Amino acid sequence: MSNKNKVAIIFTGGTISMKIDPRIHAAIPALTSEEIISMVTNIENFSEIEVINYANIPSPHITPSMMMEIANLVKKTIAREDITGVIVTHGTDTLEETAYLLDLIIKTDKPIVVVGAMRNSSELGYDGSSNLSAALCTAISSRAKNKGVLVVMNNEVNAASEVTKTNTLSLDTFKSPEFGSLGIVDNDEVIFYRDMISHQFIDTNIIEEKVGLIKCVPGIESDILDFYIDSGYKGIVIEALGRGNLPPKMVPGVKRAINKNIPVVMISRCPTGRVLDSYGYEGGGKHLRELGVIFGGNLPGQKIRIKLMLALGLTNNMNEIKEIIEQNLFI
Ligand SMILES: NC(=O)C[C@H](N)C(=O)O
Repeated sequence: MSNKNKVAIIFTGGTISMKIDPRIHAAIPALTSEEIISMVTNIENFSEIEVINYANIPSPHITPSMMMEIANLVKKTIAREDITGVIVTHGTDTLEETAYLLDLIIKTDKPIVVVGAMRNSSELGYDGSSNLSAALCTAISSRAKNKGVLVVMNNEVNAASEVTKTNTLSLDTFKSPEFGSLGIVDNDEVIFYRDMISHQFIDTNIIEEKVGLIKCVPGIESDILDFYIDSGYKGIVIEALGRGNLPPKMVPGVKRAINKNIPVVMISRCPTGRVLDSYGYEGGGKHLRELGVIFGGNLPGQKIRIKLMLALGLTNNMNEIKEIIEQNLFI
């Protein structure tokens, strides 16, 4: 093989590695990495491939510390001189969390691409091979350099910091609802339509697993907050209402958490838009800001949770955590 590119593919599992088990009539991890690669026709004309088998598990089985192990593997591999880019295959259910974690803690100009599939290999129209081909075209492209971690599915290229899984079934489930995709893969070429203005780097390889997430609903009180506080959680994310407001009966729990040096980070349960201190009533954004609630911008709860877990891996100082979480959010 006389190819100047060498791409490492780190396999972790997910539907891209699954088949229907005839006994239970449901999809389970079954394909080897070699079987997956053999379905990508002409792959050898594009790049030399190095296979790294991390696991073959569904992504709901992936824990934050496993995400950190995957990040360490990517970091070590991408630093090698012979490697052009790294691809991580992953189940789509938690793909956005792993991709965002990689994006926050790995500093490199080389492409890192996370990819999965929505249809398993027993289904008509398995999308694993086309997604992996598009991921490969991205990983070897000089245009994909310095873009942070990218998620490539259904020929769309999205930034790990912006993308989220939006549909339980569609092949084009990965979307960046706030800003749209960065580009596309067309005829084996990556084309970017826009760039990112800023990219955040958190210099840690420690992740604090005990960070809770609460979705706000009318009538919710402080009991779930109390549970997290009493169970030794180190941080709490609240998916608040609208612009960033809470029912008043949550306020005592919020105060208790902050008094115990447990950071409370708020984002909105709305799919798009950032939170702000626009409302002055009890439990409104202004009141919460005065109590010390940290504002998490426009990220979905599951992603700001990753950022808070990493911030807590770095420091327990509330002001430093606030600075990390709110970096680039306010002018
Ligand atoms: N499409 C998928 O990969 C979904 C699967 N349940 C997983 O996340 O492992």
